[in-house]
Amino acid sequence: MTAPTLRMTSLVAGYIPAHPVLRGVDVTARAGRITVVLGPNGAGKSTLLKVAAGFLAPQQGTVMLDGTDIGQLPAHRHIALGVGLLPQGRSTFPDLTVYENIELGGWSMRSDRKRLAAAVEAVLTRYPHLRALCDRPAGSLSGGQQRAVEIARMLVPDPKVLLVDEPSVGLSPIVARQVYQELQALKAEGRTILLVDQDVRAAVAVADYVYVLGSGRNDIEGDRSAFEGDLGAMVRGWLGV
Ligand SMILES: Nc1ncnc2c1ncn2[C@@H]1O[C@H](COP(=O)(O)OP(=O)(O)OP(=O)(O)O)[C@@H](O)[C@H]1O
Repeated sequence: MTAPTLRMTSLVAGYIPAHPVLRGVDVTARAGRITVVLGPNGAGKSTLLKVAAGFLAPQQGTVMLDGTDIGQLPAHRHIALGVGLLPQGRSTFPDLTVYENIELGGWSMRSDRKRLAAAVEAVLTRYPHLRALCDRPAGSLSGGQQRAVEIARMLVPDPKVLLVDEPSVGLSPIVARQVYQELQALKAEGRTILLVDQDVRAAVAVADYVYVLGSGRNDIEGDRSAFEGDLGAMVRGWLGV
């Protein structure tokens, strides 16, 4: 798999034009690597992912997927170009079955039922434990199982760039570890991963490169080794974790 590099440059973005949340942020998620963005609550991490996913257009700056600026394209075009989002918090539809929830990940293929069924089948082959749960309402599953459904749903269009927002919140330590192992497996397939996290320790452990945002601006950055030593202790202290 040849995954692209996602390069966001001089990003200004937010919800109220006069008060942008991101005020000139530069973040690059290199092809086939796990790039982690840390920062305190409200620093703008989720906003950054919303821009990368096409849910929020930047006021200024560029979002380059290799040589193409996707910054002003809507979310469905980002999906078509191979960018997938695992949003923060629970995002399954509790009354729909597990199968129906996973199928929603292939919304863009809905006019081609055969292709959609094959894409869902490929994901169920990857996660055989979900096959046995296919007819269950998603709301009846454990938190960890629902997270697996959300990951499966994201993978239906086979995205090459994964945007992952605080994937372990609310999960037990064992399930959280499985989620980070899965991110490493997805990286081993050559996918580009941009991970936003509050769990500094777990995120740094899987990171190739780490950015820290502080109130809408770049603060410090470096490769994982820089964050495993004293710098890591400093960031953890700063974040209060
Ligand atoms: N939909 C929205 N409308 C208006 N303001 C918003 C919206 N979403 C987020 N904000 C504001 O934007 C700022 C940055 O939020 P964001 O969610 O990007 O931060 P974060 O770093 O991801 O923090 P957290 O870890 O708490 O999710 C916050 O002040 C937040 O209140």
